Amino acid sequence: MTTISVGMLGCGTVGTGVLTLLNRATNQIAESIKVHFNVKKIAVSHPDKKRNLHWDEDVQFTGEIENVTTDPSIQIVIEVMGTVDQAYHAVCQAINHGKSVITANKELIALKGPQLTKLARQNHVDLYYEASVGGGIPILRVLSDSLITDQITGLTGIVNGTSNYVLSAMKDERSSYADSLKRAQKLGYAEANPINDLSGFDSAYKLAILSQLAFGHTINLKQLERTGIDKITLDELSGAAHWGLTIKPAIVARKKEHTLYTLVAPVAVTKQHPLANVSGVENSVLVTSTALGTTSYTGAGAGSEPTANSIMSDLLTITHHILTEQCGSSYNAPSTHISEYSLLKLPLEYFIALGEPAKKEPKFSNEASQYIEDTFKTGKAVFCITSVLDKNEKTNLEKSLSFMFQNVHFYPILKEN
Ligand SMILES: NC(=O)C1=CN([C@@H]2O[C@H](COP(=O)(O)OP(=O)(O)OC[C@H]3O[C@@H](n4cnc5c(N)ncnc54)[C@H](OP(=O)(O)O)[C@@H]3O)[C@@H](O)[C@H]2O)C=CC1
Ligand SMILES: N[C@@H](CC=O)C(=O)O
Repeated sequence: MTTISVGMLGCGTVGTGVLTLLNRATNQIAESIKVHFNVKKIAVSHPDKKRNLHWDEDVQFTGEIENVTTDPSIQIVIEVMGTVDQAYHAVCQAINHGKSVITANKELIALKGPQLTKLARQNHVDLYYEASVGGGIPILRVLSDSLITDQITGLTGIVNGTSNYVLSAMKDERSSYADSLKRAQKLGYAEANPINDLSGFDSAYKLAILSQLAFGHTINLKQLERTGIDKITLDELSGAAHWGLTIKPAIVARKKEHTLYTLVAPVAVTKQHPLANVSGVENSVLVTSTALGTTSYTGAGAGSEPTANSIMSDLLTITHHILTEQCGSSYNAPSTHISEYSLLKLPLEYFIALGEPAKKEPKFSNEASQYIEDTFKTGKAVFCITSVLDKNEKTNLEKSLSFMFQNVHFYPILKEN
């Protein structure tokens, strides 16, 4: 039996899940690959806190990250504490001390992934981060292994479990935004700072990671078109349903020749769209590639055990590399240069939600009415869909409607990948 010593940074929702799954799989791992994982040390903020762990062996809790990242006996460090600067420093320290690293931290990988990958290669250690996108869905392995020779032309998905859970609870149970969010937090889906989930930052980080693996392109996060779910109302969700549409928190990337069109925003999908029935904490990524066509990868996008399962698969990959002396690898992330624009530059149809009219009897200007095919009135709000609008037409329509209505929201209607 070979013993591999592991250190962890963090033991919250995901960290406790890792211990549970390791405990559950101890015998299976021992029998199949003759390895025993010895979790030696775990760094946490509050080392004396009482924890309800499913872990049968001794483990030392510490308040000092260096106790883990510099311990010469530890071979693999699992970073599940979050933050960017502290996590970056800790991961660099672990790598510089010859340890392979697994992280679930999308913000860290989106912002510092290429530097960390380079550092890991220089130090002949592995860096894996399957849990950073899609929780339990093995999407990064698919992009970097299974589709490595195919040309990916489109990604459409839901990659934030919290936003999808909140919108699903609002739509299906008429639960308020605040109550739905509280439930998502209680279930361990939300980030320590849930603004990251609700304002689309978390999805943007995940789109950045997907884009590196799918297109070899590093997304400019500062210029990325990003809208959150925090302004969506219960009325808007039912207004969309009247039109046979569901509002979903989406990421989109479409490659057309040497240009990538990207978007992180709530979109409206028809009942037939594959994302329409992806509900609650579920995530889904639709990948369109030249040889394979469109394939979809769906499953639990957040939560303790689903996320820990992705970490387990990285742990087993790294263990294989340690046993065969092949460390120094990461997910394949080719590098190419393509231009990037907002998807909203392309002609699109929109579902429009118009809040309370500014005048009692709203009158559409000629310019506005020419785009509006039909309208539906529930209470004070108006909901309608447009024909295909190019960027200028959409901007003009938005301007003229905002004179007549409060809270004008445009949701792109997604039809194909
Ligand atoms: N929750 C989820 O479903 C998913 C989370 N992730 C990512 O996984 C990571 C962890 O998330 P999650 O488990 O939910 O977070 P939690 O807030 O539940 O846990 C964070 C853990 O890290 C510890 N910690 C925080 N800051 C420090 C620090 N400075 N030094 C040492 N320990 C620290 C905390 O210690 P203490 O316990 O003492 O407070 C806690 O154990 C994040 O990067 C998140 O984005 C990725 C996919 C899904
Ligand atoms: N907060 C994230 C957790 C997983 O990445 C989410 O809700 O998706």
